Amino acid sequence: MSFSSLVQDITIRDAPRRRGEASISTIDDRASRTSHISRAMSYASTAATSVSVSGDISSQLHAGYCHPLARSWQAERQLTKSMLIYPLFISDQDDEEVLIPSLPNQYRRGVNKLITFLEPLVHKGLRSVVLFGVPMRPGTKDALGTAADDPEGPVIRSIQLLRQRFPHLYIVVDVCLCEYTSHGHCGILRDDGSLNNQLSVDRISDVAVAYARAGAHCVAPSDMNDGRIRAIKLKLIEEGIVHNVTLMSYAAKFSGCLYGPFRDAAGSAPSFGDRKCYQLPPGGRGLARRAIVRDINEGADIIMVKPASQYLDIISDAKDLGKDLPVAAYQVSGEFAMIHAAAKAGVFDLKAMAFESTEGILRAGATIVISYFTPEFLDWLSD
Ligand SMILES: NCc1[nH]cc(CCC(=O)O)c1CC(=O)O
Ligand SMILES: [Zn+2]
Ligand SMILES: [Zn+2]
Repeated sequence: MSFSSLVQDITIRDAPRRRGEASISTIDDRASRTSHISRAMSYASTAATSVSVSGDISSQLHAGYCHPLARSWQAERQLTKSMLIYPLFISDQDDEEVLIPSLPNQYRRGVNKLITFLEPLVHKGLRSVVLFGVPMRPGTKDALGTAADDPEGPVIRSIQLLRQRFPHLYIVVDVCLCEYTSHGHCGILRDDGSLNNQLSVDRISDVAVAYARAGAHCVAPSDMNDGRIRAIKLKLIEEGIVHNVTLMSYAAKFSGCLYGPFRDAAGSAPSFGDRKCYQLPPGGRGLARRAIVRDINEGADIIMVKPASQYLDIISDAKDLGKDLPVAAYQVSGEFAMIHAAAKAGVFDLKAMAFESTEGILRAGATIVISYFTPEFLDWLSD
């Protein structure tokens, strides 16, 4: 390789690493060219020295993988469209289509707005959605979360509509009561404000069965009440529909500050207290491992970890404990909003970070990613 072609090679390889530099030919800065040339000269002399002096090849680690394709082969698994599940907020106002202020580019939509929104995404390769119902009508919420399985409610009607219009779309439905209870907690309360486990699990398994009967391919209880995986599995067996339904457990769901935009979107913030008695403490790796093992033993078909990027060790534990189960990770509303905010502040490029964060999640062991970036990924993965 001639010296000038080496200079050319190094300058071109380095150029795209700098944000805002379109290509080397647009750079006017002479100083930058000179520094590339002097670096190239020092690379050239180092290379010559190491070959002639030692011939030691054991320290040459990155050198052989400079090509983008060779770099991509370093990953055990790479993001594909079929790994993505896109969260949708479905309002009981059928014609509503409202931007959620704290969740960039995400809307709350009524049933009548779903098809036109989803049609182009399905054509781009969208394979799966997860539905969250959002009752907006005053007077809909009560202590038992009665509206959760209302046959005329937005979730059940959406399941039926989507099954009919998009036969290849895999429909996951989040199962919880917090969107539907007057107190905003994920179950039924005792007089002292704590969750009544038996009543909550009974009610939640009824709701899961109602969604499954309506045609959901997958039910995903996010309430975190102890024993709900077993209760749902048993009820699905009893009803004779267990062979039609995947049970995805939010097995390791941590309480923390990353669900804020979701609670805005779904109107599901608790009216008093917090969820610390039923969601995991952020430091609780052992408790998460026990919850994962428990839910596998209770009949979960897929294990989910949530949030994702702050809990990569837990994703890795889930992969380890559930070797033969698919592991899902939910990159939650707060993670998504944070990436958007940082990109807006110029910290990094949005697309680059969307990929980098997802790559971390896959590297940790997930094979399913629930992500608000799904529409963008469908474009980016087509480029
Ligand atoms: N139990 C409902 C539920 N299901 C998924 C999320 C969070 C999803 C997100 O933040 O994107 C929540 C919120 C919560 O537990 O408070
Ligand atoms: Zn179509
Ligand atoms: Zn809930």
